[in-house]
Amino acid sequence: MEPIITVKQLNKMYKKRKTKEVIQAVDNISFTVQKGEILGLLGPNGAGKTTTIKMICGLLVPDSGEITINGLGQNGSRLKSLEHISAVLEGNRNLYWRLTVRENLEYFAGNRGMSRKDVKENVEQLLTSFRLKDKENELVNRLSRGMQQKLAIAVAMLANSEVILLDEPTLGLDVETSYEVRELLKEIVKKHNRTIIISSHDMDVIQEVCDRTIIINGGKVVTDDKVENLLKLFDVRSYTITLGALLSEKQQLLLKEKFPVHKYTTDTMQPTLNVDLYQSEAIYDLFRLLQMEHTPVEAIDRTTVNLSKYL
Ligand SMILES: Nc1ncnc2c1ncn2[C@@H]1O[C@H](COP(=O)(O)OP(=O)(O)OP(=O)(O)O)[C@@H](O)[C@H]1O
Repeated sequence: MEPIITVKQLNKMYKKRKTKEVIQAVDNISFTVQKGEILGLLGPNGAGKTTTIKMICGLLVPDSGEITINGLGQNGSRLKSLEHISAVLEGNRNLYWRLTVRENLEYFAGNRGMSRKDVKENVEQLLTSFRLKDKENELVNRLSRGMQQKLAIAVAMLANSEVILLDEPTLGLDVETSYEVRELLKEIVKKHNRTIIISSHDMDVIQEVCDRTIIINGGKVVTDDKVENLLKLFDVRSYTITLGALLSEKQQLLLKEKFPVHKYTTDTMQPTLNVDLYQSEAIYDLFRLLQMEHTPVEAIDRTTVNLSKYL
């Protein structure tokens, strides 16, 4: 199947005005996105995610490379290709701050040439599904950051574009609103057949919403794989075991030999052992080591998978 988005050998440099320092923000990046796919661009600050997104939606012109959307993009059809895209960029929420929530939705729906009836229907539906109904008459500049973000995504949905680009959709949101935005994104994915690219350094967004993730660092693609495969790859299990007795010399020596990444703490009320296991079966070796001297195990806690520590 033809991918809906093709990014080929994309490059972008910035030159700092004052110092004349040159930064290669995007360094020969290539990837494709299939129709209906939810792709995550994951990477630390300054990795090149925003620059990539801005080039895809036409806000920045690449130094070299090619972007095609639905086969459009070359031979002067770049402008036409942008009609297939809506973008919600960090810090630029594409909203009219002096209009209310409802007025913004009505304005953008009208702008899309919808009939009065369609505007009404679409706006009502978005107000409900984005849980903005009780804020419909509030001016945008009075809304919280989270509400503004939800409204910006709702406005992007109005355009009915096949491709939606979201730059850091949960950045700066509190835990609860971030969760709500993730749930909304999951709903959008389920209900509407859109192709979405999400840039984020929030692992929860990537794990919960995306099918596939490209990890970018220093402007280059580090990995490109299905989220489930990446999780398997990085699925280091980290256990904290509270012990009922001190470990013997022999046990400590064995620990060093068999579990190189561990921390044995004896200066607290109870000795604890923190171990990173690279294979799930290794937990049994650890238990054998403890049973060897009948060391009682008081509690075991497993830390959840966290990709971000590998970035
Ligand atoms: N307008 C600009 N002028 C100069 N350098 C820039 C400009 N915009 C971005 N950069 C630099 O380019 C690199 C990539 O930035 P970019 O914003 O694309 O990264 P990012 O992955 O989106 O990170 P963040 O999450 O911090 O926005 C960084 O080193 C950044 O400092």
